[in-house]
Amino acid sequence: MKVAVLGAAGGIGQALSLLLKTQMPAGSALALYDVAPVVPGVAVDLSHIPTDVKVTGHGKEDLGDALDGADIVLIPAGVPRKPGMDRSDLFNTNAGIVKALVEGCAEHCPNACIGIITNPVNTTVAIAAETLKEKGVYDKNKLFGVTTLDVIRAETFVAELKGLDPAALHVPVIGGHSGTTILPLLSQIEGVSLTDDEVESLTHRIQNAGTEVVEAKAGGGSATLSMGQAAARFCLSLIAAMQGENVVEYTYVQTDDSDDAAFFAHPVRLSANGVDEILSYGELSDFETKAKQDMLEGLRGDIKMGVDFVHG
Ligand SMILES: NC(=O)C1=CN([C@@H]2O[C@H](COP(=O)(O)OP(=O)(O)OC[C@H]3O[C@@H](n4cnc5c(N)ncnc54)[C@H](O)[C@@H]3O)[C@@H](O)[C@H]2O)C=CC1
Ligand SMILES: O=C([O-])CC(=O)C(=O)O
Repeated sequence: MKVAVLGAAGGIGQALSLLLKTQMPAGSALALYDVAPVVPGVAVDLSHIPTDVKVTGHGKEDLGDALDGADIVLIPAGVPRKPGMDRSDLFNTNAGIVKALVEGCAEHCPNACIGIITNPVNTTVAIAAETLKEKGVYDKNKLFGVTTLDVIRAETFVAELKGLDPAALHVPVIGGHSGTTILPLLSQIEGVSLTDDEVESLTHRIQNAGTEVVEAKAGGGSATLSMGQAAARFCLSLIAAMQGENVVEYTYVQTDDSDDAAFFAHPVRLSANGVDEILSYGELSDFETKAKQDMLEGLRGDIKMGVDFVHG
């Protein structure tokens, strides 16, 4: 099993790579790529941790070696937000970065599963899809927007409010990954009942949790450690599925449901080939139904921006 992390010297990339070095199955390979000159050093640093995971570092001119033979590529390369910015303000810088890196994937590991972390995820996933289509290697079952951070936040915040163990909770989050497009399904948490006020304030907190971190970091970036944990969970689930386990994760994938948007986070059963089955997200409460209707147009617009970027 080979995993490549593109943007591996950054805040997310380093946290994620550490977790993968310590948790990937024995015999795996972890390739770290970044344009920052520190990346070989990050790889040497991690290589001193005594696990049977081989770490290699790859600088700016070495994307091909990082990607050759990769089964999974995770992309957190690009700039993060500062206070006062929306995720969409990152588009101008990050769109081109994602396109170029995905072109590299098309060339060097066309069969790999690709997890996009770079914001704005609602749009960068569409950019990745159109780029892969242009190269003739698009497989909708192998492209994911990583929205796991929304799920782990939702589980944390509900557990905090109700005095429960977050590890024992399961909170579905569907839709996209910005503002109101993030839609937690609080009506579906088994064994937990919430008042209307609690639903409203928890939904608001989950939707704005990224901004909570951006403001607390006061110009020093956005979530990196919790995102490292979230991306590691997603990647390890994908690896487990590739090894035959039955695993379901919420992730932003292409759907064929014209009532929603072309990409929409769903519960997805994973397999050796990426998406095995997109599962239904079940019945929504009236509050969730209205929240979904209110955000769909915005999400569709975010996706169109990605399509237009590649074809425009
Ligand atoms: N999907 C999600 O839930 C989340 C997404 N993010 C997004 O992840 C991205 C990265 O965030 P951080 O790690 O905090 O940023 P960072 O600035 O700490 O790291 C980004 C890294 O990307 C590298 N990079 C830039 N251009 C590159 C290229 N062309 N090829 C390879 N590497 C390149 C930089 O050298 C840097 O090391 C941001 O766009 C951020 O908004 C952040 C948190 C959660
Ligand atoms: O808010 C941001 O810019 C980073 C992010 O996506 C998150 O923390 O959910």
